[in-house]
Amino acid sequence: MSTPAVHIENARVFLGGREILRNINWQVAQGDRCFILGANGAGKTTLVKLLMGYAWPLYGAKIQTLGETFGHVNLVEHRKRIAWVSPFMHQWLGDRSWTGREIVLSGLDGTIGLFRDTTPEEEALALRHMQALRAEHLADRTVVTMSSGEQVKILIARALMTSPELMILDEPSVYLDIAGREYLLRTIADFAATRPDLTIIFITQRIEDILPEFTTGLILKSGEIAASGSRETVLTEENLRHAFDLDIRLIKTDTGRLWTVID
Ligand SMILES: Nc1ncnc2c1ncn2[C@@H]1O[C@H](COP(=O)(O)OP(=O)(O)OP(=O)(O)O)[C@@H](O)[C@H]1O
Repeated sequence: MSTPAVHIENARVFLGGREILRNINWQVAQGDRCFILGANGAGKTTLVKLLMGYAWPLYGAKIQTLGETFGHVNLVEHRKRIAWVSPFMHQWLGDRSWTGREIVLSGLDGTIGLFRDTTPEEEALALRHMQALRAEHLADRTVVTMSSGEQVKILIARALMTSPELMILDEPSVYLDIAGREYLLRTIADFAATRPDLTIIFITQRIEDILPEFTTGLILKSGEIAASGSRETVLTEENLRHAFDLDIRLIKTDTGRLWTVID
């Protein structure tokens, strides 16, 4: 069996004196398309921070990503193999009127904004990633004038510049209206089909965001894993009622996508 993309054993995380995550034992295989679902405050972002080495577990835990064990790896270098894309990153854009092209290219330097001249090869690579995400028309637009969905696509293209092996999409559709969300989700799924080697973790609070392409998943509730495994075993009415404390019914469309009805 190949090395899992994510392997966590017995993780427990305290922040500000509060226990935020407990009993976390979780694996994601390489190339998996895995969703993380949970209500506000369930611990989704803290789990991502744990994967990125921005939050640390109590002694006794084991955290591995892409085969490297935390505590025995240079995290600054290791993080270059992992892309964390969050729409909240737009807050880091600052005052400069960066174009889509400049933001995408800056992924090469780990900055948000470009501070050097680029080579024709780098320009061609940036264009290829924007094309794969159907975002090439945004190359010369300033990012601050783009819609939230367009900004997310530029951030995904930026993340791809260093050829990550693991991509974490942290609530990418959170600011989008219905049409924008549908378009972005389809774009991500289509893009994922072109990169079977890339492990993708997709965080969301909304069941309908989880397209059938996401075949494994995890539900967090109050800092604990409430369910994990295949899409079918995780996305059940019973699990969702428990996770969200709501009387949720699921309706499945012909495409296999699930929509919630609250009675
Ligand atoms: N630095 C911190 N100090 C203290 N508590 C924190 C800190 N960061 C997060 N928390 C708390 O940990 C809990 C989990 O937060 P987290 O951001 O991981 O949840 P989430 O599932 O991502 O939520 P959301 O869907 O609202 O983004 C929350 O109760 C939050 O208030």
